[in-house]
Amino acid sequence: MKPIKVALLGCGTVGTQVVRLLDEQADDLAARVGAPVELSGIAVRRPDRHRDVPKHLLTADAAGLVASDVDVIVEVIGGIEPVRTLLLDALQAGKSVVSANKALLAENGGELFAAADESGADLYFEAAVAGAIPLLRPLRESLAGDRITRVMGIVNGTTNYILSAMDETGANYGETLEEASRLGYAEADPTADVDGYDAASKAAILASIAFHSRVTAGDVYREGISAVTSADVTAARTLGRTIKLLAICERVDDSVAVRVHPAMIPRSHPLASVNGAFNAVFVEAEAAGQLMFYGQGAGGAPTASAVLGDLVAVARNRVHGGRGPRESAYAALKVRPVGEVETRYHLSLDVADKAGVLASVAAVFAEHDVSIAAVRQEGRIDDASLVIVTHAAPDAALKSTVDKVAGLPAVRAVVSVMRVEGEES
Ligand SMILES: NC(=O)C1=CN([C@@H]2O[C@H](COP(=O)(O)OP(=O)(O)OC[C@H]3O[C@@H](n4cnc5c(N)ncnc54)[C@H](O)[C@@H]3O)[C@@H](O)[C@H]2O)C=CC1
Ligand SMILES: N[C@@H](CC=O)C(=O)O
Ligand code: NA
Repeated sequence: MKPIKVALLGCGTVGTQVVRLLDEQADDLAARVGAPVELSGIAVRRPDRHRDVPKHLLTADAAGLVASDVDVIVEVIGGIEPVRTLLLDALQAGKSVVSANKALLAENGGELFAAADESGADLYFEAAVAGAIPLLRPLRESLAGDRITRVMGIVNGTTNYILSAMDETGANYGETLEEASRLGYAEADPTADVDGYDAASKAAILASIAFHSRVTAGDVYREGISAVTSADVTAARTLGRTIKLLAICERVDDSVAVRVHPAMIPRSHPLASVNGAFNAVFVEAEAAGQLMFYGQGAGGAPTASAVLGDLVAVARNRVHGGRGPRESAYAALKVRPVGEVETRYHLSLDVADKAGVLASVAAVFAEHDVSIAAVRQEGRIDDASLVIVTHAAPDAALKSTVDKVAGLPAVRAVVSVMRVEGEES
């Protein structure tokens, strides 16, 4: 049987594991595909620096490798250019593409799918969201007959690793980030992780697939974890909550709302026990009800598992005929600004311990039509702390409330402000 020839673009954390698995599982892969899967070349930036992969396969000429006699391109370089051009060229030439590149898919998914459509090639990217966890294929295929209403979860391993360490041991933010990079979880530029860009790209991909609409990274409201302080972690702990960076994609009437931000969730919530580089995603669909996907969201071998799964799928299609799913954006739902989305806030204030403070704070909430769900005041000798949790209200109203409360003469400091998720409003 004619082999399926594969070009690997990139050979870092994920790429080296792809090479290993292709070698170690060659016989099984051939049996599953129905033809041998042959690695034809590996494009890297500096071939002289890669000693652990077959030397004769290495090249610095990624464009030349893509243009050569290969059937499938596996891209694990990352970033937009030159990858966008390389993958467009490949797809236009009818070569199937497997990519782990969420930044590119979230930004340029539309044009990549269009190129794939024109030539009839496959475009698969399971590794781009939640690493090893089979999530995109269940959404694109298994749930294609249902109506998804919400997708919510932890989709960035690096920030979850940092937040878990802050919560468990009070670990230092910077050192924990370095450790996450050393373990191969973080992006080449880890600000993509800590500032929420990586999770926002993943949320855009999830929302696009779940709601059959085109959502790009720029459509996603984004806050990272760099502003999460140990005071926030302590405030959450005191209230029986923990802090997680959540990606939340919701269908609201005929629009979609997509946001990424840290949130306090109850310690009893299933997402609270998702620690380290693990990810977990809840999907709510009208007929299926609630589904939960859990597993390793980052790291070389787990990500390579998802890449190999896609490689087998596209290789099978080439051997036996058939095509993977195309882009499904027919619903074309509009993106709703975060200000109009209903959220809940937790607010912890340092206030002067004198009569009327609570009333003045409560008046600001009432003025913005934000109703208070719980309030706790703890007095000290000359000052007091006031903790407020709201009911659901438009995010813009909650933000304005916090701004105005912060300016009240009786409020000495806003110790912690954070959205609350995962409990009854
Ligand atoms: N590391 C992880 O846990 C996960 C990574 N991903 C994605 O997988 C992709 C790769 O990630 P890593 O392996 O962690 O990155 P990495 O930085 O370890 O490896 C990147 C590789 O690309 C090569 N490269 C860079 N520019 C190149 C160019 N112009 N031409 C040819 N080769 C070039 C480098 O030489 C290196 O071998 C990224 O899109 C990342 O977002 C997805 C899920 C998890
Ligand atoms: N940097 C990413 C890698 C996987 O997508 C993460 O930390 O989740
Ligand atoms: Na995945």
